[in-house]
Amino acid sequence: MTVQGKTTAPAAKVGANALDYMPGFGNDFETESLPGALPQGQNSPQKCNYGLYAEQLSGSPFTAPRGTNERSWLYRIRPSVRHTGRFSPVERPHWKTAPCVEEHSLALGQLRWDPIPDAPGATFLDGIRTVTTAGDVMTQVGMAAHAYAFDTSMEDDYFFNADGELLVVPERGTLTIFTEMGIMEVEPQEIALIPRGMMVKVGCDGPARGYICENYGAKFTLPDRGPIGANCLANPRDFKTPVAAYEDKETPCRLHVKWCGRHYVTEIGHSPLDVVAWHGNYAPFKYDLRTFSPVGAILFDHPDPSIFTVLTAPTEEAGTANVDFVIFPTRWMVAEHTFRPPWYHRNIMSEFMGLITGQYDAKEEGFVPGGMSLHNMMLPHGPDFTGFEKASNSDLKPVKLDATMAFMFETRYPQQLTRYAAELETLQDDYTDCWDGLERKFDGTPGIK
Ligand SMILES: O=C(O)Cc1cc(O)ccc1O
Ligand SMILES: [Fe+2]
Repeated sequence: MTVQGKTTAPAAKVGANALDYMPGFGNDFETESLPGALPQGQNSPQKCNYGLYAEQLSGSPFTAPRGTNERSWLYRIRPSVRHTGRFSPVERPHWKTAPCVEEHSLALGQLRWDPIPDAPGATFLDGIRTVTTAGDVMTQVGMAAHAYAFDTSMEDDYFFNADGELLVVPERGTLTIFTEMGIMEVEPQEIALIPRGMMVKVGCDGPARGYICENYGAKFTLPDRGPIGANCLANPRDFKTPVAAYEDKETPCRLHVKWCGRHYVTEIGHSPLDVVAWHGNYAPFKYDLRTFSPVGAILFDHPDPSIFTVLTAPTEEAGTANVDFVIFPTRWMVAEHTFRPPWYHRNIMSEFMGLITGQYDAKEEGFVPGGMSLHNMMLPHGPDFTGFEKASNSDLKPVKLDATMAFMFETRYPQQLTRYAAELETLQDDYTDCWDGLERKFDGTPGIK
């Protein structure tokens, strides 16, 4: 597929700009923002058109099996070696990386937060606040759950994260994510995936807030669907990869890097977002969560939340994810003679949850958009007292859970709390009170109590 970048009225320094997308998950795409910029029939011509440099970006080992082999060929104004100078360490105290055990005892408890405070003047990069970390970045295992708040677009600052891909989940504000491989506009109820190592800058249209899953492990992919068959859940065509777009800018810029948990910066004299054409299957994408077609219980009982998995980052152990990204979207509840909300539960996996809009059925009060909860490995949780009473006594006609979108980052690894999260003023000290009232009803005599 060849889609040429549309040239729109450029900002002063932007050589070509495009806002268009190619559909499909994991496809082999090709795109050029100037005609003839993409070599045909070979990857590495002796000389590339327009004087561009050819460069391969490998997202898997060269030798990965065909089904998981990912790489792209980028045709750029300068090779990336010219986009890096000497890296100087910088402090970025709020973006933490596993292993990071700062607040062990609090992690053994059900936790919930209201949204993090706004961060006036902050860019995306400054506005990332790590809440939990899991696993170990050095062995490419685990993840981190971050919240972000910022209101200032990155202009001359760029960055890449060598430690993992970033799954960005906006809750407030539309993001413009300008990657090496094109531009994505991402609004609340959409998500974006920035591949590991990809250079980006992030803009906003005002105060922006949301969540990020930083995945150190195998890349997010679509889950198998088993007996569900070929359709529904997240359909491949609803994933959108941007067409090529580049910035032709010869002024002082900074490239920030996170590498093995440490933060660095280097000064360069131009924009690193200078890819005029590319082809391959290692690429960013966005996805509209409202295009997820939920499949659920249509007669009785409450299924496991895995039916709502949008993306899974697998491990070598079948069905045991490094991290699953699961959503709880608008849907009909129709189950008969059933306690419809999530059941009470203890889980070997660790559950970090956020709310993008509306209300979550297990917690109608107290879990607000922009808020977060953590139910760590083997910690009991479930509907609050009010939710239990309501669901136990309601008339079970079909009910639409409307205008709602919650999500979960669920990992096989225990999630360690950062000091920031433990000391955050929005931590709800009284969260566990929500289960007060769930008293003993059993008196040894049969009958509905
Ligand atoms: O609210 C939660 O804890 C997430 C969740 C949802 C659900 O429908 C079933 C189990 C579960 O852990
Ligand atoms: Fe749960």
